[in-house]
Amino acid sequence: MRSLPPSPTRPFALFLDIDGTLIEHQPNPEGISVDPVLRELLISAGEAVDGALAFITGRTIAMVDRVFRPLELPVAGLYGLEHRMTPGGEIEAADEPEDMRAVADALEREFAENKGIYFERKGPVLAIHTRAAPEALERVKTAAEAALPSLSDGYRIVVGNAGLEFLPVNAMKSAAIDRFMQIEPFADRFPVFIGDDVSDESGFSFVNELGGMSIRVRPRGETEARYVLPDVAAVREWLAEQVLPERRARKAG
Ligand SMILES: O=P(O)(O)OC[C@H]1O[C@H](O[C@H]2O[C@H](CO)[C@@H](O)[C@H](O)[C@H]2O)[C@H](O)[C@@H](O)[C@@H]1O
Repeated sequence: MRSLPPSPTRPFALFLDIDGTLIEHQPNPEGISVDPVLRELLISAGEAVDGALAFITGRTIAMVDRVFRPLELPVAGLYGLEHRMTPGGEIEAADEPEDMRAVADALEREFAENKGIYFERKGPVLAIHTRAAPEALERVKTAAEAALPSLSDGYRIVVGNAGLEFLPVNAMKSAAIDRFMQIEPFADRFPVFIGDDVSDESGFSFVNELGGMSIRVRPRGETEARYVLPDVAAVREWLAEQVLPERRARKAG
């Protein structure tokens, strides 16, 4: 049994996954929204860690910006294939390669009759969501494995809690966190990474190697994370306790 995370005892850097961590899952990727409380909490968190806060997400940066508008925080999108290293800074984006486009087109055609299956085309990453059609996951997995050899070497399929993604080999949350840890204001801080899914596991291992704190939300099986939080509400509560002065004081007193 993993325990609830303690408070970091020295200046820390915050790396945050989005879906299932900061925002509850919705049947459709377009269905999420950010409430003012979360937006304010993120602003306070950024201030508390002197700007050392970044999203580490499977979403595109364009989508993250749409959802969190007007916030434009540092972010690694598409598991580190896209980056924005500074708030409001330039975005390094990634395009859809030709072979990925062909595979996505073919799979979309194959599953066109099942309206519960949602294709999210994100350039070099393809997500096929089955949250609204859980019975279809096995069939989608079989079709995805059959299509994999059509992609360039190094593509892999990562099966998550409610669907799967085709990911290039260099799409890894560990590498995305590493890139931030090379620069100010992240460098030399105690890294804290909170995530909820299989694709967050490389990030947990990396943060463990650095001696930091890895936290998995609602783990369903094995995890490298050293600590757990039960749900999104608990993540927000824990963050508030670390970054809002009045909450820290109340906890201490
Ligand atoms: O790394 P994350 O920030 O957690 O992003 C992972 C994926 O999140 C989104 O999909 C997930 O959330 C959707 C909305 O709740 C849900 O419908 C879907 O089933 C989940 O897999 C996003 O759409 C993906 O692009 C991200 O890769």
